[in-house]
Amino acid sequence: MHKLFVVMGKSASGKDTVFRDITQREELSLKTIVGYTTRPIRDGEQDGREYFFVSKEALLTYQDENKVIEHRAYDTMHGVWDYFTLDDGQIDFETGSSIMLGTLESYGQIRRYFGEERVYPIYLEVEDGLRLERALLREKTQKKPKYAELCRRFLADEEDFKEENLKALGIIKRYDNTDRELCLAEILKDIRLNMGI
Ligand SMILES: Nc1ncnc2c1ncn2[C@@H]1O[C@H](COP(=O)(O)OP(=O)(O)OP(=O)(O)O)[C@@H](O)[C@H]1O
Repeated sequence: MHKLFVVMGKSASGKDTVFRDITQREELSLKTIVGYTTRPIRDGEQDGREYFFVSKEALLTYQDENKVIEHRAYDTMHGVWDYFTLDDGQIDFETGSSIMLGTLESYGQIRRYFGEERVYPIYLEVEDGLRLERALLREKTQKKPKYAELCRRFLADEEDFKEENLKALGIIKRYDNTDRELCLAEILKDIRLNMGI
């Protein structure tokens, strides 16, 4: 059965890293669903790879056209940043399985939209201290590090990912991303199981 895999986790839990590792496995033939955002592009990112970076005006047009599957808006230190998934033909269960990055909120909306039997959550976890270290190291490599935003996100994650929220969405399995290789092996095993391959 064709599925949609959604990679989730708190900030700096390794979503982008794990996502890249999974999608490099060509034998899985997973189609990569790229989300949309109005936040500014970060150093090292590429339009259409991590996200499609679009204007607020573009989002409003898509909303008028009823093309937005799920949408989240975050009030950051740098203004409102929108993240959304567009019904632009990328997700097609007839032609194959796909994978995307998500949040708990987007996962909930997407699960409701497509049905829970079609959507499989890949929820990453890293011990808080290690995760904060990784977040700080990553931020230091940016031309203009945004440390206050880093702290805001770290604290916001506490609320967003609380146990009752995970439970409400049926997320039981956690993928521990302390060790990249072990984590990836566990995820690949479950993806294959889900796809029946
Ligand atoms: N298993 C791992 N071991 C060591 N470092 C890791 C591991 N996974 C990710 N990292 C590093 O941790 C940092 C955060 O990872 P990544 O950017 O993939 O997280 P993210 O969940 O996508 O973050 P955000 O949601 O904040 O954008 C990166 O610098 C990445 O290289």
